[in-house]
Amino acid sequence: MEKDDDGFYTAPVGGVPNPETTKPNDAAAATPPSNEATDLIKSTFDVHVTLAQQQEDKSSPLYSIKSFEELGLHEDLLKGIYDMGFTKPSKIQESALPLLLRDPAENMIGQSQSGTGKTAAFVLTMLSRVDFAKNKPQALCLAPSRELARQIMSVIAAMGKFTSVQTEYAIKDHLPRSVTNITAHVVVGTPGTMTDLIRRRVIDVSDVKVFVLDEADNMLDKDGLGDQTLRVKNMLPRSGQTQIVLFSATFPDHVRTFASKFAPNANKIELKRNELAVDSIRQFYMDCRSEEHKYDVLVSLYHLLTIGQSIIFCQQRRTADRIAQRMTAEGHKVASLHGAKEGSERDSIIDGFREGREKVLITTNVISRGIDVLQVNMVVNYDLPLMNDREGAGGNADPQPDIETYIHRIGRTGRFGRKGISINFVHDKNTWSQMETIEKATGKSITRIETTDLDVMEEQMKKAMK
Ligand SMILES: Nc1ncnc2c1ncn2[C@@H]1O[C@H](COP(=O)(O)OP(=O)(O)OP(=O)(O)O)[C@@H](O)[C@H]1O
Repeated sequence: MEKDDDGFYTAPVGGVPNPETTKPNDAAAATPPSNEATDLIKSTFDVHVTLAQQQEDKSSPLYSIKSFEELGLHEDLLKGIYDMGFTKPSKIQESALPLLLRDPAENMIGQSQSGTGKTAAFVLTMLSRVDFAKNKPQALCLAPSRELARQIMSVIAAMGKFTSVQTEYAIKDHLPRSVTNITAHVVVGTPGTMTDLIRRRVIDVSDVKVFVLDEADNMLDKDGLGDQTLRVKNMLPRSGQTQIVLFSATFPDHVRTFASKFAPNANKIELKRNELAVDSIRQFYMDCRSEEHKYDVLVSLYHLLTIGQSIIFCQQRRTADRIAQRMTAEGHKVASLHGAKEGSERDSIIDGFREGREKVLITTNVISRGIDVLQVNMVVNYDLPLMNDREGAGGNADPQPDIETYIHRIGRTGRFGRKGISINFVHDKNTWSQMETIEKATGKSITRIETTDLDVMEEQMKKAMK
């Protein structure tokens, strides 16, 4: 696989389409693909929609669409959607798109479970609002990691394949300092680099019509990227011309209030707390005797981890590196990815995983959110996620579990209605009680898997994976 000069990457086997094979093609038709197998979503949850303004016709039911045609999108965008294999909108797309595409534009705070198609909803919004004849940035999108920014870009490339959209990254070490003016219509990046480019006037924001935050609760959290994101927003035109679009699978209470200020008068689509985790992800735990035993259990799982693809989450970067080194030395093939690695190395590791060259990825919270690799059928929480410890700073004697991060981590499997399993390693009183807290908070039971008898363990796992 190669990364081209535009910074796009190819993803032949992942959930993300391959921009290299998505060249403009006038022969494509704006009709739905016949393959209904792509329509895997069976939504069992309800979304709760709160409109910022009353509908003009008070008696009309909340407007929601059942097909992409009903949105009145430009034919080139419809072609892009169908070319991606989407036959009909998912539940969040059904409810959010008619609101997102209204004129004049209205803000949106949208919540829907992991893997249910939020990206397409905001990408379509950005592409619908851009005037392709104007060579200036008109849509900005921020994500918490370079991996997610690159993934979003590949969705823009695929969905905008039949348009003349120009895109650019605002991610670290991507643009040479000599670039003084970005003329691309859509800029996707992480908040630090976006701030820098706007400050240096490399990005002229005077025509920005849409500002999207993916993983918005994390982007707005003051313990996360909140300050940096606010800095970007404060540099946007004051005229109120910019539509603000916030999406995430989670919006904890402490962020909700700020989100409502950040996106005033927004239409809101919300989930209840016990609806946050997807039903198609079955959750398990494994009893480990000690920290060291966790490693042995992981190694005994190896061949099950490689039946499909799996992601192992650790609390600290050094744990991820140490496990990867040990397993590699013992002849297993694994990759490790975390924020201390160079950007280009991170890109090639995640690309290798998307391509299926690497089956097991050992990582930290850096890719706990948003990453969409459909083949991932197992997630292991080698360490449970803890509050105030988003990428392994450590140091809290009685740490509480980070429920939101847990939900995002397990959501790397079970994408768009597919089956997936998650396994938590517990090894002492603290981790036990953390897991109980998670179980209560998510309202989903977590089932024990045997670890003393390896044959029984394997049998249980295989059954769970069916
Ligand atoms: N209407 C659709 N029909 C078929 N597949 C779809 C549709 N919408 C989205 N998908 C696919 O579903 C998968 C998950 O979508 P996406 O990554 O947007 O989820 P998400 O809601 O943003 O998840 P997360 O909360 O984890 O970021 C992707 O592989 C995407 O291509």
